[in-house]
Amino acid sequence: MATTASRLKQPSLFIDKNYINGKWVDAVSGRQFKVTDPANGNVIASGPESARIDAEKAIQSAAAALPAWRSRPGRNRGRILRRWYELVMENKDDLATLITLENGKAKADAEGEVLFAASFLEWFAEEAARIYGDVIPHSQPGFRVSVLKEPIGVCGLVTPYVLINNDDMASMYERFTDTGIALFRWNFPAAMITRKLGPALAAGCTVVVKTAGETPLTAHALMHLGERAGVPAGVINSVIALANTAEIGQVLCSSDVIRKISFTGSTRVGKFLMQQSSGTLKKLGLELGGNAPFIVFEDADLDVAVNAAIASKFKSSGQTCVCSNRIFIQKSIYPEFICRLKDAVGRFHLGNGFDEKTTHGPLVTPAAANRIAGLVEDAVQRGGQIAIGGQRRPDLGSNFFEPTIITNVSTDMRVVNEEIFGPVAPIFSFDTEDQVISESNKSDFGLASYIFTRDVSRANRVSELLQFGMVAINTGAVSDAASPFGGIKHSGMGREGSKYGIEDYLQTKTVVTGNVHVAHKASL
Ligand SMILES: O=CCCC(=O)O
Repeated sequence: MATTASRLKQPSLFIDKNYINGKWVDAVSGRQFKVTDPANGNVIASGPESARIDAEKAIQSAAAALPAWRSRPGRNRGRILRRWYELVMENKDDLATLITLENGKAKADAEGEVLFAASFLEWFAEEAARIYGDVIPHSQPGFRVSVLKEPIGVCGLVTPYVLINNDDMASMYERFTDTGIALFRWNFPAAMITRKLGPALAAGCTVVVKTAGETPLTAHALMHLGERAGVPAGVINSVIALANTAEIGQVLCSSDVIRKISFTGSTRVGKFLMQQSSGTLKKLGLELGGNAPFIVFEDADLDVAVNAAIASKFKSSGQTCVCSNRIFIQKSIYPEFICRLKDAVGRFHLGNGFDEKTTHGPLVTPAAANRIAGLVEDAVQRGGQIAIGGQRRPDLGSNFFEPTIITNVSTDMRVVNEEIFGPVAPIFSFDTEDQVISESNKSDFGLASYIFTRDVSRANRVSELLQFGMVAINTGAVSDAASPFGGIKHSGMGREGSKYGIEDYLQTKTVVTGNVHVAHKASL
């Protein structure tokens, strides 16, 4: 696809193949699928439609590369990750172009994602040399317990499947396999990859990546930069697929060679992968769906709260797992908050991500826009009032939906009970702290949550009572390379980023040594 490559300063970053044992290869079957631009449906590339045989080759390659990679000193692996970080920064414009092309988000947003993605390589470059074990006094004299931290082995990193929360909804998606895995375009084509690859490689693991078939170009450009940074052949392997995604997932989960699966996507698919992994008792890192409460108390700084609502609700047009899903405003400030939020949303510019004026791009597929329209219609039928937005924008393209605020919200609405994954803000009013905590916790999900107040005691109290893996106080940004990211309850297990992120790629070995020394002489 010359036209896509020609949009890049470094056309070699455009790659439409699998990456196995240091070589860019087609699927064994030679089959391909189309990659399209969500802003206009234009075909921008093709991708190899991989199958079991391709995944098996990738697993073998990762297994063969493991002994040499894990034996390198952490400092050596860290230097390669550091060089990779530098190359990502040097090529940030091309990477952002690829993100906007295949994901649709506004170019400025895509540039922000590249920096975010790079930050994980930088962070884990620094962590690689600091994988500490422990020495523990034994209960018996003359013995010693040493605790070694070792790489867990070959890991399967799976980043594509997004948001199917109930069976009825599944049929609304364009592609739905008979194994129950719905495929969807991925929302962070760069950052989801480095958030997993950074700690895996730092720990000494080798990997097979199954990236989103809808957004393979960014992932492969990143891997090409990794290759240039010195990542040896076989340490990273990537197989992509669209129709065969479920087959690849099944091969990875049932493989005895793969010892850990890290997956970011919907709760439904996460549970499914967990079942598939049970036969081989893999370690699992699951970053699943959310239903984030965003709570604004009457003593909050309203400017801070409104700006945070814009960031946390409408980032990537609402298509992130930490986007606020249920917005709770204390009664006395409700009208003022709605007025300010409406004013800010009214200034958004919806359009093609490459248009400089664009603040918000399309949704990932026409099916996603259909689904959002269905959620809004359901809310209106149940008494919700549209304060702004509420419509599809066919004049812009079939994937566009207006940023929307809904008031007069009730707990029976789909927007309240499902992860929205689109630019729709349902807003409740509440009376008391106890009431809002209880309402917020009425969800199976437990990923991100947000609180706005100037009262430090209240902030501490409420953050302890909220049943979520992450609580953001007076900010709409919960993600950072230094901060452990992950959920509780049906939002998953394990943490990414931070010192905890590398722990997920390590296993603990106990070494008990006898006859360490002759017992101390009393005279010493
Ligand atoms: O969509 C999942 C990740 C979102 C984020 O880290 O901000």
